[in-house]
Amino acid sequence: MIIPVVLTLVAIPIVLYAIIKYIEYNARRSIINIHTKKPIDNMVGLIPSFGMFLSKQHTSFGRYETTKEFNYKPFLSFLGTNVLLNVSQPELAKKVLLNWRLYEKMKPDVTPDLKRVTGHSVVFANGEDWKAQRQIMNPAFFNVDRFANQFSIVTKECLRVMSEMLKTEETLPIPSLMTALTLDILGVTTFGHDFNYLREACLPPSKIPSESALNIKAYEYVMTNMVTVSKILLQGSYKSLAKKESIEFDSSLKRLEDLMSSMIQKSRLRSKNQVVEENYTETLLDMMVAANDSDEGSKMDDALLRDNALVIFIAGHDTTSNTLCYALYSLCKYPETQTKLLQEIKDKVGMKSEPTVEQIDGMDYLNMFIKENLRLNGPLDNIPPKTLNEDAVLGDYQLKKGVSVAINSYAIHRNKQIWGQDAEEFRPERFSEAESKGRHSNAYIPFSAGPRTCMGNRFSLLEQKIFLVSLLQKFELSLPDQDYVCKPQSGDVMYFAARDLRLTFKKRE
Ligand code: HEM
Repeated sequence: MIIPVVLTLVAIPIVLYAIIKYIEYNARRSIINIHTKKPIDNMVGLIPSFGMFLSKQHTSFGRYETTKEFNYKPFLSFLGTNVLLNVSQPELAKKVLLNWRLYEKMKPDVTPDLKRVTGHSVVFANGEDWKAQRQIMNPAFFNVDRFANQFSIVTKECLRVMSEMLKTEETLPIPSLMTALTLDILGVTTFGHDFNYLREACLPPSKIPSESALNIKAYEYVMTNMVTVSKILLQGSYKSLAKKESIEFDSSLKRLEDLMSSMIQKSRLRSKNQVVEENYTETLLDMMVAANDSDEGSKMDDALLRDNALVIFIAGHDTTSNTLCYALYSLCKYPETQTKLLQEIKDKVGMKSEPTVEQIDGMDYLNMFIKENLRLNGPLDNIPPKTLNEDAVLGDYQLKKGVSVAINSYAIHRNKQIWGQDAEEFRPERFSEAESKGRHSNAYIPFSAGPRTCMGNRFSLLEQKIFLVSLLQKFELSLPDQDYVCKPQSGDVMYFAARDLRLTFKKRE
């Protein structure tokens, strides 16, 4: 009896080891060096790749360290059993990002819930389907200057709420304020709806949560639970094994979907009845629905329209809110940047009047500051992987169909060969015209690049700029403890500012 048990115990690890080695060998054979004709050497094995994933090292930090170990050369790693070629050279990034037909967005198959949340939306669609969706959505994002007034109105409300909070608190919680600001901006500009998050931020917590509070709770539940280790391991069986969690997930997602559907209905009603208030600005959703419901072009059904509204809700606020958290932190950590920006505001806008789009466009230092912040602290530190739909050559490698390419923007943005010896330092002047000369166009890609580049790029930049100028007109910012370091928390897909970030605000005379 004892001998078979011992033999089994010895055999299991040997078989597992052999399977792993076989998978790794096959993976290496799908990436062949065109000069030596040999499989790629640089590899993070199956188990270490999974280890990186479990320790959340798969995002920025781990991959950056590994990238340096491999001297910025492409290396193979695994995402589940998917073979990933990690690249951090701007010229390779350019080839991948320009060729959207060959390099398709990797399918959101990591967990069934990720697939449900993103649905068939533009974010994960491919080929003609993606093109048709993007054609319907693009025009809504063309002229974002029309939102400048709304950005200013919500910004003013944020400054009012901050002043209110400062009556009882010495420092203010930045992440929650920036979330409320960006959500309220998204509410009015995208959905024509006031979520009231800013107003709620300065009220004492209520025993009966408001609709907005319930919606944000549902959003947070969905975002933190759509990709978990247990869901990755258990896949479809998770639902029957974790019934309580699954019910909560389903009801949270349903709440968000219902919210999106009601926004779409309201938008349709506005357009049908033509009942719009004076000075009403057509929202992103109004334009998407109108383009979709018009007689021309291919159409999204209501479920797809709702998926895309949800995707904009998700992509449109956490990204900018985290970017702003780091912008405010950087203004305090490197006070000389605050002094320079303030001087530019005095010179170009004045301390009392609301900034106009023309004035904002002429603010070079503000532009450089925002770029430097996105270079070092952009919320998406890896461009979502793209999968080859046929064999192709990329740089020195012949890749087999099915290999995915992950572009590590975090590593590109810190490469000393591109940015100089001070690459890790915060120095906005590196984006001056003189210093930018000769730099590769894909050396700076916080919003990705090529046809699939972020749709909300200009929206987010204008929103950030109006907020920063208006804030500095009113307050002087500092860190309560100058030694404090805002350590990023790496999420599954995003790079979050530390939740404990608090800053001191002094009203200007
Ligand atoms: C600082 C703010 C933001 C950053 C850094 C950012 C970055 C990105 C990145 C890296 C991608 C992936 C592109 C690719 O797959 O190659 C993306 C896609 C996207 N973003 Fe953003 N984003 C931001 C804000 C926004 C905002 C405000 C919106 C909407 C209001 C938005 C909507 C989208 C959409 C719809 C896509 C999918 C585009 C497609 O696949 O065709 N983003 N974004």
